[in-house]
Amino acid sequence: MKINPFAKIRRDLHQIPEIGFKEFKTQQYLLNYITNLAQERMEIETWRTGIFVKVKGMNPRKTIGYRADIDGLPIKEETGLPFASNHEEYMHACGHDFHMSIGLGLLTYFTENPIDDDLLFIFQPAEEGPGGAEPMLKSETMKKWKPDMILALHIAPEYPVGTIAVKEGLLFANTSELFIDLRGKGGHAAYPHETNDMVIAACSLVGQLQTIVSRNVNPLDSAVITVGKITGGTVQNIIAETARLEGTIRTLNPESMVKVKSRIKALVDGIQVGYECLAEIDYGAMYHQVYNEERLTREFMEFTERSTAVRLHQCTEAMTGEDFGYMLKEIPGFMFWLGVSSEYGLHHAKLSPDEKAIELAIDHLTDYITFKGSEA
Ligand SMILES: CC(=O)N[C@@H](CCC[C@H](N)C(=O)O)C(=O)O
Repeated sequence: MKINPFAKIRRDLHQIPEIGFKEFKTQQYLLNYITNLAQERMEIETWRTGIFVKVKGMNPRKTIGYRADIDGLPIKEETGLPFASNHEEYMHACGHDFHMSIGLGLLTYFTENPIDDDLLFIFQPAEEGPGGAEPMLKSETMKKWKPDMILALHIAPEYPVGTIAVKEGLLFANTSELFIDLRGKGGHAAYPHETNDMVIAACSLVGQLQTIVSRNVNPLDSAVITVGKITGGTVQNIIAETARLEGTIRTLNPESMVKVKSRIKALVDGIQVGYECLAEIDYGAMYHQVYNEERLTREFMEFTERSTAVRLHQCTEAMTGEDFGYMLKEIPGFMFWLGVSSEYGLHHAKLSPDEKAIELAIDHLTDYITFKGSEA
């Protein structure tokens, strides 16, 4: 069976996942591809491991932006696919290989079929952390080429191929990473009374953190606190002197983020007193909510409804985060979910999106951008 050229590109990229700001091979792969396209209407600038590509229109009145994130995750792939990751501990488990190949599909089409307006393709590093969108937005290139509207997509394993799910207004949550370091007094496993055990303190803290959502956040609001990783101690018969919790906070409402953080501080203060230890909180990267501009989103939804190739689904908000929210804070536009029918979800080692979605997305977005880029 002949494989679609952009599915082939997706498979190449799938094999070389790299984490935030280390996307060196990915950037090189993208640059090799982009510099082999017709260059007459194109200008390329790199920013750290990211890339900006401007395609000049024939009669430009505005610039339309498309953003694709390019980083992978520290997950050991378990798909068993013949084109599985070659980078042992990393995987494109959030679909950024799809986002990039769709971006290259659009770029290829518009270099061959220029429209009136200018286009800006943004291949952005570090979406999973620590965040590339906000600093890229402040870059000199962005100041010079800032688009008038911008769009991005995210794969959605839970929706069937052929679905475009979107809503006006709030789409994704406000997020903040969470790192808590605990330091007590280690010692011999047989003499617990002479120590302050940080494994016990960490376990207690994880349980207490879960009471914030159930007891401090208004039940009609939504929030999530997930502790995704705990480390502590050295071996089985030494009481742990240190422990570290790594997690993430999500809230639909920016005010709830402030409240959640003040409760975390209070509970951590309590742990310090109760377990006679020192604790340090670091909030790492924070992402602004993804808020879809109403007029453009509604227009895109109406456009999608007219398509016979894809189905529009009006979705609800999700507790996922996306640093594309920073771009939407400054530039009108929207993000949407692209159905990819995978039994396993985002951030799962067996995520296996259906590649038919790549061609559907390229076709739908070339039509949409052509329509937007030719309006008076
Ligand atoms: C779409 C998606 O899965 N995005 C990530 C963004 C992570 C932000 C940051 N590292 C954090 O964990 O808060 C997500 O986990 O939602």
